[in-house]
Amino acid sequence: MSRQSVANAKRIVIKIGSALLTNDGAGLNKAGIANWVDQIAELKAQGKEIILVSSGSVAEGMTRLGWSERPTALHELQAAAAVGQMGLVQCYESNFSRHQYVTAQVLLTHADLSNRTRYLNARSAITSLLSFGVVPIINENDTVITDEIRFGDNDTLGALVANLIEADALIILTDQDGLYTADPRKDKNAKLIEQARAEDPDIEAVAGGGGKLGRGGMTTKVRAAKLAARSGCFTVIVGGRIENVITRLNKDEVLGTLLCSDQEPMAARKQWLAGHLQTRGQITLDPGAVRAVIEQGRSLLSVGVVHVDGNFGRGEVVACINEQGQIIAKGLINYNALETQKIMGKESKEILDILGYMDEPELIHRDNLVLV
Ligand SMILES: Nc1ncnc2c1ncn2[C@@H]1O[C@H](COP(=O)(O)OP(=O)(O)O)[C@@H](O)[C@H]1O
Ligand SMILES: N[C@@H](CCC(=O)OP(=O)(O)O)C(=O)O
Repeated sequence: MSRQSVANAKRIVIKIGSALLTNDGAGLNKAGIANWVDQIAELKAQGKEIILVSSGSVAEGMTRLGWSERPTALHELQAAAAVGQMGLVQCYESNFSRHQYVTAQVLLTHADLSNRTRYLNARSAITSLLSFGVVPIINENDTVITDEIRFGDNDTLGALVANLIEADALIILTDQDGLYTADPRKDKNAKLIEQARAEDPDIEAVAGGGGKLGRGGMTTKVRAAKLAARSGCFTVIVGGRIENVITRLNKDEVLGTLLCSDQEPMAARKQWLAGHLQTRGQITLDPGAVRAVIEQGRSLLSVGVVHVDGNFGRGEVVACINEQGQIIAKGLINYNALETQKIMGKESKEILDILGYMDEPELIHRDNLVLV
């Protein structure tokens, strides 16, 4: 198995955990943030797209509010997160502006990624930010969530963001140098695992829980690698305190633990789409559109649709059938049933005039289309 290459990765999600960000509980690790930002700026200068998933809001909020113990009551955690998020983004913003990079704050909840419409909205918002050269800084929207619906740890959030925008690599920076054969806090003989398959059940068995500041420990990091692999993204779990860790990884130096994904990016993503979704309606394609989708792997455009059935919303899954009634594909549609009816048979350039707005020129983007 060859080491998957950070040097070749174009779109990278970097997750920075609480254990690193909070100076062992004494406020934000501002020197650390400045240093990681300097390294990220080097990658940006090479044309890479970087998305940061950063923890630290609750810990920073606790410092700002003068609390020494992490609260357990939900409303106190929510308050701490709201206060601390300000400090967190301020710190990233001022550091990235030293390099003339603009940042954006993106707060996500579980519902944003499980509901198809919100999923597509989050996806287009984040990819637009990337196209403008902006660095999105993502955290869970702790202020509006309850225990039952939270990600809780940011490892899971990082992996779902990697799936969402089809990142090539997920780098998880933490307080240990990588995944060890046992928790190094408890076992001095633990050895660093350099490489494994993300799906390997043995690595889940060695991963333990987290320290007092972090949430999920290695358990959620290993699970995150498995989730990321669904869309063909590989993961590196690595020590954020290792000197120049990000730029060295970017030169493909062997650091931390690499958890490889076995699958081709698009194959994995389509597999995920195919496995997870139920159709909410169907659209009939003319023979030209059927050929474009099946033989040329193209996106589906409104001009090739002749009939619409069902009452689906934007971002829901529809079946694409040919004029003989056979299902040929399914995918996430960018317009709801009513809108699709209005724009079917029309060219993409007419969508704006017909609907008064245009979200995407494609009815179903080829990345969101699986052949059946
Ligand atoms: N097999 C393992 N290898 C390395 N660290 C482990 C392992 N099992 C458990 N851990 C613990 O996981 C912690 C990192 O997770 P966590 O505290 O959640 O950090 P973060 O805030 O960066 O997500 C380490 O400090 C370590 O004690
Ligand atoms: N959303 C929370 C982060 C949760 C958390 O600590 O996650 P992790 O860094 O994975 O241990 C915060 O900003 O405090």
